Amino acid sequence: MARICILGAGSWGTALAVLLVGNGHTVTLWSHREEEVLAMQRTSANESKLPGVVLPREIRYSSQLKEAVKNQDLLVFAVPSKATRETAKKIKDLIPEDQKIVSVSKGIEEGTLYSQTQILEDVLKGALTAALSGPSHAEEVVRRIPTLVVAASKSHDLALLTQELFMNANFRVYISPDLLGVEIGGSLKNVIALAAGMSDGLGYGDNTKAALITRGIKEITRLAVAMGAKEDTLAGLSGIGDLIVTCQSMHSRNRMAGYYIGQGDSAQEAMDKVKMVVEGVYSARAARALGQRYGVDLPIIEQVNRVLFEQMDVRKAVLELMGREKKAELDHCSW
Ligand SMILES: NC(=O)C1=CN([C@@H]2O[C@H](COP(=O)(O)OP(=O)(O)OC[C@H]3O[C@@H](n4cnc5c(N)ncnc54)[C@H](OP(=O)(O)O)[C@@H]3O)[C@@H](O)[C@H]2O)C=CC1
Ligand SMILES: O=C(CO)COP(=O)(O)O
Repeated sequence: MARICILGAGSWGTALAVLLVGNGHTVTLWSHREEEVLAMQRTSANESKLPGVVLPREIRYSSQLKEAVKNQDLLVFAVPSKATRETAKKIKDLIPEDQKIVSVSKGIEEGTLYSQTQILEDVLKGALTAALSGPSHAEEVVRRIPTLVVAASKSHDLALLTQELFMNANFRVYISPDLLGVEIGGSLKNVIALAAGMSDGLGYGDNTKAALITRGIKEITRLAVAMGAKEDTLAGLSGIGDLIVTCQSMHSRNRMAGYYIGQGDSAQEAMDKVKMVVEGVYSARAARALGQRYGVDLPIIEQVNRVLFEQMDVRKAVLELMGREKKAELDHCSW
């Protein structure tokens, strides 16, 4: 059994603490807020993040990074993606150089356009990193609803270790060497989910949603492959799998934010209503910039950016998408 510290006591970090303790590991859940730690200790619950869930007594809680990350076999990074770099900097001098780290956050950093494990490797030179991703809403994982995800790492050993530590009868973990593909799939699906939510907010139907999922995965795949990822990865759990769940689920924070925007709210108003982190808003600009860097056409992602940051009316965004030049469905085809 392993000693594991989870950094970030949001809905996902907390659900994974429940899962990992259930797997028999010694788990410390770190929150950056002392009062949250005290509340979880006192009530055995994280009411604002996972309402109604009783947290097992075996979970240890800490708001002290130094004690939380000390002597851990594995660190799990579950902070919002925009907090990954600052959190990594804070633990830099507290952990061994070859610390094993699994990132479960989904997002691309604006500015550097780095994925989560690229940020970790940038700050924590020598750290061994993996990403765990796939269709896995915390609210369902914590209720032991059968869930399948993928653990990706450049290190076969770390992929295997991640699989070993996280997998149980209700949580099936595949492994993959395509770390980039898994992280791009997990991050960019959030941007498409915002579009799916906008479609719901506008009162559009299943046809529109199916079209967004289908053409959305095409965009994500085009970009990921141009960056060096494997096409198959985007047809997998951290590609189409995660895109389907996020675009359809009542639990999805990104779909819900999109819904509010479709109903007329600004991006900020929508995020305030959702209360939890809406990663797609942060990854949208990065996705657009990656498209420009790699010369890849990303029409849905482009319109999401215009709605989020350039005050474009959502209906106009849809009209423009529908009125694009006539095309063949396949990128490369001949008769
Ligand atoms: N929820 C889910 O089902 C899944 C989420 N993910 C990914 O996991 C990551 C975390 O998401 P999720 O748990 O849902 O987010 P939540 O919004 O539920 O929680 C985020 C947590 O991070 C804390 N936090 C905010 N800023 C910082 C900071 N600067 N340093 C440390 N902690 C901070 C928040 O604290 P405070 O309360 O003070 O704001 C809160 O406890 C995201 O990248 C998400 O995409 C991946 C798969 C499933
Ligand atoms: O990544 C997730 C599920 O796999 C969570 O998606 P949301 O952030 O949209 O809730």
